[in-house]
Amino acid sequence: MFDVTLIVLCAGNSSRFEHKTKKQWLRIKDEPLWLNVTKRLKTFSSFDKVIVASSEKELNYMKNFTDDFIFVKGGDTRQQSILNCLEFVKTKYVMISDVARACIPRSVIESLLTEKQNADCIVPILNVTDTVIYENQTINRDNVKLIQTPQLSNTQILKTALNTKIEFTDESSAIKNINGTIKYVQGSIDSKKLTLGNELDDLPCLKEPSNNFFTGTGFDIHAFEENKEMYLGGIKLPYDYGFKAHSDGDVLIHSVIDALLGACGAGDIGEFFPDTDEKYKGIDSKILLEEIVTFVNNVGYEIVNIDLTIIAQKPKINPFKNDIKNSMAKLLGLEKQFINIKATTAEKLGFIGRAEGVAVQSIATLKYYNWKQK
Ligand SMILES: Nc1ccn([C@@H]2O[C@H](COP(=O)(O)OP(=O)(O)OP(=O)(O)O)[C@@H](O)[C@H]2O)c(=O)n1
Ligand SMILES: C[C@](O)(CO)[C@H](O)COP(=O)(O)O
Repeated sequence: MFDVTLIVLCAGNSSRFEHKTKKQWLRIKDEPLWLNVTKRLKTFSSFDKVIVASSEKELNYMKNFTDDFIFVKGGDTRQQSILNCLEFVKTKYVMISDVARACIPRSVIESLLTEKQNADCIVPILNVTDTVIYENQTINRDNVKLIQTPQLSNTQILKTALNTKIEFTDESSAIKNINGTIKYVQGSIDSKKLTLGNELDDLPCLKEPSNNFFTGTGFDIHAFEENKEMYLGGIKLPYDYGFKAHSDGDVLIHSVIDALLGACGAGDIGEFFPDTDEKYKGIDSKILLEEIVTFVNNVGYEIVNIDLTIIAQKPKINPFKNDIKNSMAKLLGLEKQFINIKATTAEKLGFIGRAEGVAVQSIATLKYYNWKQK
């Protein structure tokens, strides 16, 4: 039985990172950073369990990548994410790391584990080699230390320490606050935290993303409904009938959403926007597509192109093709040339041929956001 649980905190917003892709989702070859970092840390020791804190919107998607870890919904703050994960920790000790410290060396983990019985919290630190001023005064830099992660804590003491309204930026500060004991070990420059977008070159252990392309198909079909506004591709068409649906019925946008989710392996539209949820009743499908485009970018992809086939006996699509293309280009953040729209009738066959509704088939191509070339 192992007495340490590993927690990797991956539930942050990357708000200071300033890239479309969140730092935890940058691709290292074909692996998201969070998976790469967690797998790497796991090889450095034997842990009872490995817990990954994920933001709510990405939790199900993360689960698609592996069955080896426990995924826990993070909180609004780093501290709350830790508290959520601690609920699942049964061991005497817990090692907690930021996903943003991607290149932590084995030696740091070994030092932490060697010292685990010698204090309530074992913390890697770095000395400062630059001159330091505090409130305009030069201070003795030997008294200044930079605190890194992972930190190894006694689980019960950490739980007690975090059971407070005070917001701490790391575990050692919380444990110190209840007069717990702290032991410092040598940290590493390789454990630098990725915080700002221009710090990517400071993490030499990370390989660039693969050049793979990903395709996904989407298909949606909606029956007509009288006396309803008709929306197709985010524009309103001038008819007195629209589409029967829980949302505004924009069958084209729904098909594209499924193609995008398919290409990044994230399920389908119903998993993101259940049609049993009142929140989505009558909703403008443009809002749904915007949310999906943000998700696709956040989790590491760029959209390359979209190709669509609208199957409709009525209405006539050709007069609106250009408007639909412009609308979709804007929503997808693509140049118009990367969107193709084809329209066909059903040769009067079946329910589309009887002009009872419309189907849209689409295909999307994605590639990884290449953070090395930005
Ligand atoms: N609610 C939060 C906030 C942060 N973290 C994690 O805590 C670590 C340190 O946070 P930071 O580097 O600041 O990441 P972000 O919070 O994502 O960045 P920012 O503050 O720029 O939004 C990261 O691994 C981050 O994913 C977390 O799990 N839950
Ligand atoms: C925990 C930490 O990495 C120690 O240096 C740091 O405090 C995290 O700060 P952030 O503002 O959440 O990045």
